[in-house]
Amino acid sequence: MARYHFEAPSVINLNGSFYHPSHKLGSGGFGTVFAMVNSSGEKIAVKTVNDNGNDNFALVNDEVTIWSRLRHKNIVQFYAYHTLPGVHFISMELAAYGDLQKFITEQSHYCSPSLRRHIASQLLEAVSFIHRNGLCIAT
Ligand SMILES: Nc1ncnc2c1ncn2[C@@H]1O[C@H](COP(=O)(O)OP(=O)(O)OP(=O)(O)O)[C@@H](O)[C@H]1O
Repeated sequence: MARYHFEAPSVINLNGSFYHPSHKLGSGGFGTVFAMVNSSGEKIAVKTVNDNGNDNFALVNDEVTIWSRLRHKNIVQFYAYHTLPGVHFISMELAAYGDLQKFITEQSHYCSPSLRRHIASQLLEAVSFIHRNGLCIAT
């Protein structure tokens, strides 16, 4: 079977849902995250994880298993996990303001003390939720 290469934006079909990549949001340890628009016009984020033959598949499975059980307003919502030959896709809620660390450091002029308190309180609520639900793994 041909391996699926997801390098340049192109329309992808994940279980009958068509996604139109809009732009690259960033890259992490496993692959690249794209902003996409689904067939209903909803903007979402899709993380692509290249199956490099190492442990990516197992690590992604662990991440998805835990994340799919997390439903909280301060945690980016997991939507679905798809696999095509050579690549895994994780679709999720689009965080409109992007990466929090970048937001805090690059937009520091907007980050008033009250906004910082608000962000810290949201983070603590999310961490507390994860602990209450026993979904924290010590490594
Ligand atoms: N749901 C999202 N909404 C908006 N931007 C996102 C979203 N997810 C990721 N990004 C952007 O893409 C970048 C890479 O995300 P990614 O999750 O791949 O890397 P990471 O956070 O370093 O995690 P890891 O390497 O552990 O997978 C982030 O830093 C952020 O800028």
